[in-house]
Amino acid sequence: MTIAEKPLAVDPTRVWRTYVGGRILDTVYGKENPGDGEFPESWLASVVSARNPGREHIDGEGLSFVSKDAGTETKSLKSLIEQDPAAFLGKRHVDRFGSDPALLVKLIDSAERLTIQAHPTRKDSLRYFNSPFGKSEFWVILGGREIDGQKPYVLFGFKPGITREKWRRLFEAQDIQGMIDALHKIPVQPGDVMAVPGGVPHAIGPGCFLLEAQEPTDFTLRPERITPKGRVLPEEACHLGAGFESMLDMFDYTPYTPEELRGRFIGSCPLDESGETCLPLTVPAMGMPFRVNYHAVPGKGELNSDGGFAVVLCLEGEGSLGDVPVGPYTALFVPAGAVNRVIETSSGKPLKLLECLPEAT
Ligand SMILES: O=P(O)(O)OC[C@H]1O[C@@H](O)[C@@H](O)[C@@H](O)[C@@H]1O
Repeated sequence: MTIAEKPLAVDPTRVWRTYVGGRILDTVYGKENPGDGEFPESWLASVVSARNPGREHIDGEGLSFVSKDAGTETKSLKSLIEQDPAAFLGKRHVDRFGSDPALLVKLIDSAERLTIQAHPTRKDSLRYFNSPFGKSEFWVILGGREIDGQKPYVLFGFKPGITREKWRRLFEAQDIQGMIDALHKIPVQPGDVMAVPGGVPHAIGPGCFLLEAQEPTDFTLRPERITPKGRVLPEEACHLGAGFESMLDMFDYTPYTPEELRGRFIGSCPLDESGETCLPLTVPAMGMPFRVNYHAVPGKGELNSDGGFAVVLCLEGEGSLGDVPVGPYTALFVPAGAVNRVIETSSGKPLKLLECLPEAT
């Protein structure tokens, strides 16, 4: 059996960001002395290099490696896929996207509010960054913690009355409180899901722990030039070389009421229920170029991944996927060619998994 014919456990890839966090990640990964620091994200089965201004000298930050016990010497997932894209990603996918999985999955664990930001749509990515992918995102809130008396929340979408001109004035004055007040503040709890299309302003608040599925880029536009903990961002980290006017153009100024936001962009995942479930997670506004399915398997099940590959995260339970043992926070890359896709519980409790898939081809 070749390596492209079986699910592969992938090591967590911790990535440096401008915000602080990571204590929950340290804990779920069994690290000694868990604590918050500069590596608040874990990228799962990533073939995307992080774009961290000032850290360009670090080669391949963000790339994931296949766990040793997968029995291979070539360990970067990117190099493995490039050896035989059709076997790993599926022929239909390769016909459309080449050797790019067109998907990036992350765990995010914030201990401070992230800077207010937006990501480019595909159209803007092509125009400004010569990339076929934007960075629309989909969040599944998994947990969180209270920080300085604040429960987890996110800032999301412009309130009615915010125009490009007003946003530009707030940006030029670096009126951070004004920028915060221009967005809706939405409390979040485990099981909430949110779609974040390109252009829509947002900031993950402190104390959020979530899975994010997104397009495979690291393009973030940041009008806040100093992070909440006082880190000064280089200009390049704000507009990514496109210039400040273009950065402002890439924001989506559609105003929303809180009800409209909830109705369109927010949904839920039944994390707490234990009956048999296999559920595509979605919100009314969906149309996102990737898919996330939730599985709660009480005994035995099968992952069909629509005939293609999947990035899978185990949330709860013990058992196996194919021949690979899985437990909480095991991440796997399941190649399109994987033969044994049986999910089996060994603990008597349901095995809960999130299955992330690229755009259907
Ligand atoms: O602004 P930094 O610290 O790079 O944070 C950027 C992070 O923001 C979040 O909202 C998501 O878009 C993550 O995918 C991204 O990594």
